[in-house]
Amino acid sequence: MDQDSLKLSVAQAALDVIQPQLESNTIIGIGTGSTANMFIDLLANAAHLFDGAVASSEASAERLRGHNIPVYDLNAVDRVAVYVDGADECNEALELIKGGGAALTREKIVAAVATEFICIADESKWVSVLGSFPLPVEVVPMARSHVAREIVKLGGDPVLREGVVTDNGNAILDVYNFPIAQPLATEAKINGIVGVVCNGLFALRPADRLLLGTTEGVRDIKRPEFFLDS
Ligand SMILES: O=C(CO)[C@H](O)[C@H](O)COP(=O)(O)O
Repeated sequence: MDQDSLKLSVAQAALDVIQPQLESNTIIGIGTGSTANMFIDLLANAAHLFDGAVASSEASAERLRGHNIPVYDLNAVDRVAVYVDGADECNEALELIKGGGAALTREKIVAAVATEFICIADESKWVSVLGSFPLPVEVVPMARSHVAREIVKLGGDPVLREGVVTDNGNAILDVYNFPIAQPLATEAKINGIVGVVCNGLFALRPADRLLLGTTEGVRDIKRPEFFLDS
């Protein structure tokens, strides 16, 4: 099976998981990227079963509208039942690196609001230690040199993502050569640098459930803490 087939398999699995829970007032959070796009396209067939969506990027909002799925401003909704999004890397604690599509800040905001976060990814994203994928950091443009110097002090090699302006008008630094042994501490430390808007580590708010597409089928990996509490 090629990577796109694996992505499609997890997009379908996510729809299968959420469809029984959909009600006429349900708002779904929608991520960004090629896997999320496949989920959006499949979700279009179930559009009559829920109210609408909040999107983590202008690109996803446009795709949703293209399927006549209503897109709400996050400030206008009380509750996001579930957030479905891809990842650039995931580990067994369901901690993630995200932001390859430069949408990390809005992704993190929608994930924070959502009751449940379902991550959909193909097996190429599965790692034992996060950090082979360069960690995206969204920065206020005037602070990018300052933030880059501070990241060098932490041991990383930050590189400006040329030509990219986020939906929030900011720049992205991609941090190379930065294996992340302690995701929680690293996420907090980078957030503490003045000028950082957000970083692509999702450890403070990991996924609750990971649908991982493998050549043997879709693995359904649940974060025990979430499923014990709910
Ligand atoms: O974080 C993201 C965008 O900011 C995406 O979820 C991540 O880059 C994975 O993308 P894809 O599904 O295309 O592999």
